[in-house]
Amino acid sequence: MAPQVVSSPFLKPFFLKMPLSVASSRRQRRHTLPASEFRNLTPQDAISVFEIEREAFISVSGECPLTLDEVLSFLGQCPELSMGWFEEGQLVAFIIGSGWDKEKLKQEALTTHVPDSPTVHIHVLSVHRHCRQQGKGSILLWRYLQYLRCLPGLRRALLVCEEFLVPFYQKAGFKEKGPSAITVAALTFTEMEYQLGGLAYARRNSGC
Ligand SMILES: CC(=O)SCCNC(=O)CCNC(=O)[C@H](O)C(C)(C)COP(=O)(O)OP(=O)(O)OC[C@H]1O[C@@H](n2cnc3c(N)ncnc32)[C@H](O)[C@@H]1OP(=O)(O)O
Repeated sequence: MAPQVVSSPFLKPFFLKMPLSVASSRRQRRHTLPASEFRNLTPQDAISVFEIEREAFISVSGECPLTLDEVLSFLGQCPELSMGWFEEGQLVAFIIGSGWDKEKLKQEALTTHVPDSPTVHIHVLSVHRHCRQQGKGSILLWRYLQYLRCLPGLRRALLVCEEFLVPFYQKAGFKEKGPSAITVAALTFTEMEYQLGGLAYARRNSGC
């Protein structure tokens, strides 16, 4: 997959290419929503985000990574660190991140955005239940990490996940940093780190 050319600091919507035959028949229809679109989220997307998140987490662990108020807060403070995947205008998967300035994530990172920091804390990646196990989570994560490479000043991404998801993030290029200091109710987590690069010449040649 070729890296997507995006401009910083905000992500302009971009669309997946479709076969010409499909594209031309779609062009004839008026008022058609894009088949597939990736863009930064806004506070207006918070309800759709929270619906997916609630289904994904509450039924499984009883806890959501972010409350609706926290979703609204992060999408208000740092929309450029989020990404949504929309199909026909419907949100099917999303990532919400915020800035962090310490070596490891701490409990306060769950509710904090530190502006102009070199680290992105990925709070949550979630895929709509009807769309899981189709590669969407991996594709969105890959696009998000490529996009982060183009944002100036960012050096790495951190997240915490439960043990069973460590292989999923390792496949995406994350390295295990060990047990996290963060706990939520009885849940414990592993901290994962992804180096975004940072060499100026690499950025110049990456299509950013
Ligand atoms: C920082 C965080 O947000 S951690 C929490 C992550 N989010 C969630 O747990 C919410 C509910 N789950 C989801 O939204 C999705 O299942 C995600 C984000 C975990 C994965 O996205 P998907 O689109 O389903 O995954 P995708 O199809 O790209 O990749 C499949 C791989 O994911 C891994 N995977 C996905 N779900 C699970 C799971 N519940 N347990 C173990 N592995 C899993 C497997 O390695 C699988 O590989 P396989 O097909 O070889 O078995």
